[in-house]
Formats: sequence, C-alpha cells, structure tokens
Amino acid sequence: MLFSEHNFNNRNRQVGSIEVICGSMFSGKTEELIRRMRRAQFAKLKIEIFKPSLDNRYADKEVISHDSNSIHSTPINHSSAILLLSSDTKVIGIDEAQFFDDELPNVCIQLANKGIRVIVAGLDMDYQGKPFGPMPKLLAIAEHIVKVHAVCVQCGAPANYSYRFNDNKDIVLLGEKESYEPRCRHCYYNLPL
Ligand SMILES: Nc1ncnc2c1ncn2[C@@H]1O[C@H](COP(=O)(O)OP(=O)(O)O)[C@@H](O)[C@H]1O
Ligand SMILES: Cc1cn([C@H]2C[C@H](O)[C@@H](COP(=O)(O)O)O2)c(=O)[nH]c1=O
Ligand SMILES: [Zn+2]
Repeated sequence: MLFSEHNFNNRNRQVGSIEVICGSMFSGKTEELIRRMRRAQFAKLKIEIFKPSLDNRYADKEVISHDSNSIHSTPINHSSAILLLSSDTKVIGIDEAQFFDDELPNVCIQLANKGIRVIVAGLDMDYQGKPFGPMPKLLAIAEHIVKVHAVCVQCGAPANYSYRFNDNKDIVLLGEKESYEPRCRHCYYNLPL
C-alpha cells in the first residue's frame, strides 16, 4: 500500500502520518488529493481541507482540479490556523502547500503526532526548477511520498517541470495554461536531441 488508510496500530491507538503528493503543474496533484479525501469520507472520517487564501484562481472555498473536480476547502492566511480549525478531524488535506509559510512542516508534525492523517499536495519546484517554499522540508518529514507527472506538451514524455512562458520573474505568479506548460527535462532545458 502506498499510503496508510488504516491509521490504527496493533495496540489500537490512532496513529497519525504525513503524506506528500508532489509534481509539476497539471500532473494530477489536486485530483489525487481529492481522491484520497473522498475515500476518507466514504470511511465516515471527519475531514478538512485547507488551501492558502492567496490562491483564489477558481473559487474561494473550493479546491478545484484542472479537470474541474472539486471539494470544499477553507482558505487560510497562515499555516497555524490549521491547528485552530481542525478539532475532531481525522484526515486533513492541504493543497498548494508551496505557497504556505515555513511553519507548515511544524504544523503537520503537531497534527500527525495527535493521530491525524495529513495529506499535503504541492509543487516541488518553481518555474526555475528550484525547490518551492516549504516543500523540501515536507518531503523530508513525510512517511509517504508520491510524485505524479503531467504529459510534456512539447514531446509527450512524462513531465517533471513547470515551464513559464512570460517575462515575469516573481516566484509567485498565479496562472494556468496562458502562462505555464508542463515539460520533460529535455524540453524544459532545451537539450540537444
Ligand atoms: N499536459 C497535461 N498533462 C497531464 N494532464 C493535463 C495536461 N494538461 C491538462 N491536463 C489535465 O489536468 C488534470 C490534472 O489536474 P490537477 O489535478 O489540477 O493537476 P495539478 O494539481 O497537479 O496541477 C489531468 O487529469 C488532465 O485532465
Ligand atoms: C511553477 C510556478 C507556479 N506558480 C503558480 C501557478 C499556479 O497558480 C500554481 C500551481 O497550481 P497547480 O495546481 O500545481 O497547477 O502555482 C507560481 O506561482 N510560481 C511558479 O514558479
Ligand atoms: Zn518533452
């Protein structure tokens, strides 16, 4: 099993954990997060999903995938709000984790140590191919990691990078297909054939 849906140990204690879903844009991170959260709902577990309030691309109170799948979420300004807003919750989902503050890994540790299953989705790299925000720390502390891949729009290979085709140099620049496309290593770095 890639991740643990049964969060009880053999002493029947509830055991928390941290799962990370990472990859480029359009790789299916949000779809995978929604899939896992829905399965937890089917298991009648109390769930909560959080996203950074700066990511208001499609909707304020929903996480929406590029395929228009959606699930209710709570926008927050700082990761510490998750600790206040998640009483009795058994499974917590966090989308667009790359935009959160550096406290997010600590918050996830506190939640997991309380027995909560924490599922985090985010871009591992920014458009420059550099580690993005708190993602490297989250990957280091996670029990379970899955890296998903989009399809390179240039050549059809699995894509690991988010290529930005405008001149804006800010690390944070919300956008979709008008500004970004997923690319494989060859096409991202324009390597010779
Ligand atoms: N180049 C592409 N490769 C893969 N999926 C793509 C591509 N372009 C659009 N999509 C769509 O994006 C969906 C994944 O969306 P989403 O889960 O929101 O991705 P992420 O959260 O990783 O950006 C796919 O199921 C597919 O419908
Ligand atoms: C690479 C990169 C992306 N962003 C922004 C663009 C989108 O608004 C989100 C990523 O969304 P997705 O669900 O993973 O498709 O992040 C950015 O601000 N800076 C970047 O370098
Ligand atoms: Zn390619």
